[in-house]
Amino acid sequence: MEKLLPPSKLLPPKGILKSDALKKYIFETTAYPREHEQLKKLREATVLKYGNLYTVLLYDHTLILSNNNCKYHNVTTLDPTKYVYHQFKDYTSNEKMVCACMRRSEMEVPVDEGHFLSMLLKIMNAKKTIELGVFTGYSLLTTALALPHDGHVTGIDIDKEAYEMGLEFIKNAGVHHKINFIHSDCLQALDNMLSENPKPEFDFAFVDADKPNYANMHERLMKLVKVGGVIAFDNTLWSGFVAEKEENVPVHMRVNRKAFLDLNKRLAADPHVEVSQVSIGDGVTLCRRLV
Ligand SMILES: C[S@@+](CC[C@H](N)C(=O)[O-])C[C@H]1O[C@@H](n2cnc3c(N)ncnc32)[C@H](O)[C@@H]1O
Repeated sequence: MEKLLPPSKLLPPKGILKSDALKKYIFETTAYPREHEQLKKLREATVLKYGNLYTVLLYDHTLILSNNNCKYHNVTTLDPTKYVYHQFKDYTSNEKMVCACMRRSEMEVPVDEGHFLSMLLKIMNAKKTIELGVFTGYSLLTTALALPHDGHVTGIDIDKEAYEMGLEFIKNAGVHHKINFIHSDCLQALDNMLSENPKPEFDFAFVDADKPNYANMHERLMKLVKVGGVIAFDNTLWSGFVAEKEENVPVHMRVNRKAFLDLNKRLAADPHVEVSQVSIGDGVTLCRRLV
């Protein structure tokens, strides 16, 4: 296990833009003023519910303890404002034990990326889309607002509670009729779709679920998205860590960094798709299906 680290090292700034001043400029000039009222309310409600610092202890990349989920009966609370390792002295000798901090609210796509996705869907005249990884629904509501009245988005997530938290804002925005939420593991749901109706029917897919499975999702989506349609993968620049040496990457972020290094290489070499790496948010890779 790493030596004691301050929370700032355990929680690096999200996204690839490293200038706070430029971030502020972009958000205040074009992003916030044009954010739909219900998206703004959803973002604020998400921060209220999921914006606390969330501490996790991982053993060999498997979650064994978090603020909400204590598996060690002698530890009942975690104070994420302290240097968390102090509380796990017994386990610190084990290299597979890793501590991490996150704010779950930071999982939603940032406002400028939302505008980008919305414009892309409109330029494409997308009508039928699919989203893997919904959380409280920021990108889902963005998509539903961008689609025409008879458009349709299928959202898949294992976390029904988070989706239900955001439902109020989706309903207030008047676009609930465009959404079909499937409470399931993504790969399971995609496999079900492929066995029930193995026809490419989607114009667009947004992938924002568990990162090590993106390659498996890509394989399935290439059969479900139409030729000429687009698969967009979120977080492909992984806070910029894809360009860093492994020793400079927080331990808990290394598995996903490796997954993105492999995925980015694979997509760049895939003759079945045209690829564009977009440097927005945390990095978005667009793959247009060619064959
Ligand atoms: C980064 S968040 C999605 C954020 C969302 N796109 C937004 O803009 O608010 C990732 C979501 O993927 C879900 N997830 C992770 N692994 C999954 C899996 N194997 N199957 C389905 N959902 C999964 C999590 O429950 C979480 O809600």
